[in-house]
Amino acid sequence: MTATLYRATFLHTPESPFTHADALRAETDGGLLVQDGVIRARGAFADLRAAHPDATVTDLRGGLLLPGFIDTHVHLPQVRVIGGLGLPLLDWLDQCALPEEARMADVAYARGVARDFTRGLVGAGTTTALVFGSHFARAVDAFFEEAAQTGLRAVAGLVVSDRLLRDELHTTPERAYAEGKALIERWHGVGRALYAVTPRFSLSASEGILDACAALMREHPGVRFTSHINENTREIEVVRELFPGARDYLDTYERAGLIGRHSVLAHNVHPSDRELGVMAAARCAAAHCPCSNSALGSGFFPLRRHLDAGVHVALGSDVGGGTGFSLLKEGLQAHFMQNLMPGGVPLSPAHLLYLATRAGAEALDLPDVGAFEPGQQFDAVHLAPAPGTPLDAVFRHAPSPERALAAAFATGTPGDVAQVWIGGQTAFTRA
Ligand SMILES: Nc1nc2[nH]cnc2c(=O)[nH]1
Ligand SMILES: [Zn+2]
Repeated sequence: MTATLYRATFLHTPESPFTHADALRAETDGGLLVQDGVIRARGAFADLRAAHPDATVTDLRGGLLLPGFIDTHVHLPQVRVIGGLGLPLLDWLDQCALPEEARMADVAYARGVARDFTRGLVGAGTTTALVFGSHFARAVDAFFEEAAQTGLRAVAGLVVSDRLLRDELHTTPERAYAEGKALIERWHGVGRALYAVTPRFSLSASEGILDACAALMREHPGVRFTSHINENTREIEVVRELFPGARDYLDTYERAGLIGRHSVLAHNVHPSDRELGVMAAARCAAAHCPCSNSALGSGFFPLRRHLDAGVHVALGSDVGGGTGFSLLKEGLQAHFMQNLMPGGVPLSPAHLLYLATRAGAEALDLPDVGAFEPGQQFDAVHLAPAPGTPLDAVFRHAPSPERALAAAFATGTPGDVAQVWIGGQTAFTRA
């Protein structure tokens, strides 16, 4: 196949700005040479053009080209209940999320939800997502089918619980194990899909079901693990009562053998130092979901303590506790919250881009995505605001790509996403 040479102003963060100075790489009239979905060369457009005169040029000047966004925490069954603002977590679950999640028992309904959800993700520029699936195995199948159709890199699994939700959403350890195993065999490593073992949270999980999850992890090396932790103070109290022998919330997962390099825990707004130390040593990542933390009043994410402890952090939208699929908005909200909280971490545009892209790849242990390095997959989002919009005005007059990037986080929306590529193939084009 002939190579394509993308001509654009592009930015990426192959290394972490939290640990590397000058981590933001920008090229104003840049070129990315892509063949068979893989980035083969990167540099100034003029140099790449001279070296590859036969490549087909795709001209993306006038906007910004970024690595596709990586959402490390988002709920499939909640796309249609975005907007339940103002309730604390446990009330929001009862009143907003769980009634809708029960509707996923109807596979035709689940298919429609999977379509809305996948379109929402890709239309916002997300190319990889760690997805909380459904409590119903057939809905999880419907999601993986839909993700394969659109090209989305999906890491997802059956959500399992056996107490304190509502009867329709409860399973048993035996059934959780059997359905999980069948889904792993059907989907893990098939195309772009990976499986994630997903107990909802310790509040709704017995030790027996956590052990069933651990058995799946042991027997299928490479599957990922995800759950919630330390989101809300009332939730934490209930977990403490339910697990009197556990040292803290993390210990409920740790004792079962669920914490390691392939574990991503959402929220962690109220961690202890012990929990942060164990997460760092195990290389277990935190998915920070700032819009959700704001909407549900969960609290301020202690980013400084995570960084000081050495815990890896990426971003999640947490739709539908969160307010939408845009990781631009999550980056902005993370920036606001760090700005407002005592001891917050000042976040530059480079930090925001890293958190929305390569940090997610790192959390998910996916070396082939998240930046524009030669050898990586061409997963990209082209931000090209409509003429006459404020973002367009900023882009036209920005003195540097970094300033344009800052404006993209400050005021960009999914409406500014013109095109999205996953593995070199177009996954979304704005109408
Ligand atoms: N934000 C959020 N937290 C949870 N904890 C358990 N389930 C959920 C959920 O659906 N959303
Ligand atoms: Zn969540």
